[in-house]
Amino acid sequence: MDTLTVSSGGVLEVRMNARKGRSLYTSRLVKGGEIVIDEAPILLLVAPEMAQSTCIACLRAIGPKERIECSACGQACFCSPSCQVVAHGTPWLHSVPLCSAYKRLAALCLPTDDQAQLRFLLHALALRHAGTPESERRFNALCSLVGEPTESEHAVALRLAPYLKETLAGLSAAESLSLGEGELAMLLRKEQLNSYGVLASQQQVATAAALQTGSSGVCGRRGEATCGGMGGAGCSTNSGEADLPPGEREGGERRLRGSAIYAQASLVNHECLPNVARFDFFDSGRPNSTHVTFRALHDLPPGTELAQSYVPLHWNLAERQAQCRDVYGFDCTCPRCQTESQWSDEDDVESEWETDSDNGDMAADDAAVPAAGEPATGQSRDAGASEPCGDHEVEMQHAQPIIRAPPGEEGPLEPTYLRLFLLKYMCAAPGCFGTAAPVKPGSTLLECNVCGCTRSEQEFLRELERSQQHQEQEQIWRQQL
Ligand SMILES: C[S@@+](CC[C@H](N)C(=O)[O-])C[C@H]1O[C@@H](n2cnc3c(N)ncnc32)[C@H](O)[C@@H]1O
Repeated sequence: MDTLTVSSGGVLEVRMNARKGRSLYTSRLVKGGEIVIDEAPILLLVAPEMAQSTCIACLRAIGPKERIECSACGQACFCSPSCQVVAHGTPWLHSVPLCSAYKRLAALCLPTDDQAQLRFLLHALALRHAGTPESERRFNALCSLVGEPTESEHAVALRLAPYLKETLAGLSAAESLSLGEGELAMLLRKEQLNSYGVLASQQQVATAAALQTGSSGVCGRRGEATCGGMGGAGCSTNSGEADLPPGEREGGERRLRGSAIYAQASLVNHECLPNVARFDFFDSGRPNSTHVTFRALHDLPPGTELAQSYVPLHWNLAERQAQCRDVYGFDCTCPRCQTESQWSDEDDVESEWETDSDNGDMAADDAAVPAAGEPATGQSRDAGASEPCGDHEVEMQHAQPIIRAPPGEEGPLEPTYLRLFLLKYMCAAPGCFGTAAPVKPGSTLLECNVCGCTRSEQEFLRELERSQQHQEQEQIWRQQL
C-alpha cells in the first residue's frame, strides 16, 4: 500500500487499498470515543419534498412559524434572516440563477427523484461556474470523489439533460452553463456513491406531510426521500445507515430531509462491523452545525483502517450484500459476511435482533430521545454519568465481555465476537438499530447516532445477561423439539 497524503489533524492518512481503492488509516492509537473526522460539507442538498421544512443554507429542520419562504421561487426556505442572506449571496446555495432554475424546475412537474437529481446537478453547475476560489475548491473536491458512471447513470443523464437545459433557459449564460452527458453521468455517480443521507426529524415528517396535504410547492408524483445515500451513506446514512425509530419510519425506511457531501468522510470504506460511527448536528443550533463527525467505537491501534457501515447493522447477509453490490458496486467480503455466509438460516441474526429489540425495555425508556439526525455529543447526557440500574443491582463482573478491535480483513469471526459486538454497539432502543459510540474518549457511556439514546456499561451488562438467558432458553426449546 502507498501512503498518499496525511490528514491535517495527524490522526489519519490516506492509503491505497488494492480492493477498496482509497482508504483512511489511523496513524496513531485512537481511543474509543475520540473524534477522528470533523469536517464541513462540500455541498448540502434539501430533498424536494422536505423543501418547505428544511433550511436550504444549513439543513436545519424548520418549524412552520419560523420558516421564511423564498418569495421569488417558493421552492426553498430559510430558518433565519441570516441564513436567507447567506443563501442568496452564495452562488451554490440559493443565488439568483439557482433560484430561477428552481422555479423553472418546479414548473416541469417531474417526479421527486428526478427533481432531486436535477437539483444536485444545478448545484454542481453552480459550483463549477461561480468563478470564485472557494467554488473552484469545492467543485474540484466533488470531482475528486470516486465514481465512474455505469450504463444506468448514462441513461439517467441522457433523460435528464433536456430538463436541465430547460431549467437553465432563462439564464443569460445558459449555453456555457451546460455540461455534456458524460459529465452529468459522472456527477450523478459520484453523488450516489458519496452523499450522506440526513435524517428528517419526527416533527419535520409531520410538518412536510401537512404542507403536502395543503398546497404543495412540489408537484408531480408524491415521492419520499428515503435512505439512499451513505448512512443512510448507505444513509445517515450513507446515513445514512438504519430504520428509523418508531414514528419516523415509513414503509420500513428512514425519511430523509436531504443529503450532504463531504470530501474526507467520503473516503471511509464499508465493513458490516464498523469501527467508527457518524454523527451530525444540523438541529443543534451550535456553530458548525453542518459539520459531520466520526467517533471511534473502541480503541483503534495505529494502522487500523476506518470502517463505517453503509447499511443498517441489523440487516441480514443477503440485504447487506445486495445493497453493497447494487448501490455501491462492490461485493462485500468483510469478516462478518464471511462468518454469516457459513451459517444456516436458523443462525440468522436479524430475527434475533428484532426479537430482542421488540422485547427490550431499556435505553429508550431511560433516556430522552432527541429527533433523529440530531444526536450531538454536547447535547446529550453528562458524558461521565452512569445510568441508574433499577431496584436490583446486577452482579455481573464475571460476564465482563472482552470486545477488542475486530481482526484484520481475513475473517471469519468468532460467532461470539459478532454477537457481543452487535449487542454492544447496535442501539438497543426498540426499532432503532443505530450505531452507538462512546460519548467521549475514556467514557463507557455509549450514544446512538440515530436516536441519541445513551446506554451505560451496567445497562449493557444487564442486556448481555438477558441475551444469554434468552439463548439458553432457546437451546432448551431446540433440544425439546
Ligand atoms: C464512499 S467511497 C469510499 C472511498 C473510496 N474507496 C475511494 O477510493 O474514494 C465508496 C466506494 O469505495 C469502495 N468500497 C468501499 N468499501 C468497500 C469494501 N468493503 N469492499 C470493496 N470496495 C469498497 C467501493 O468502490 C465504493 O463504491
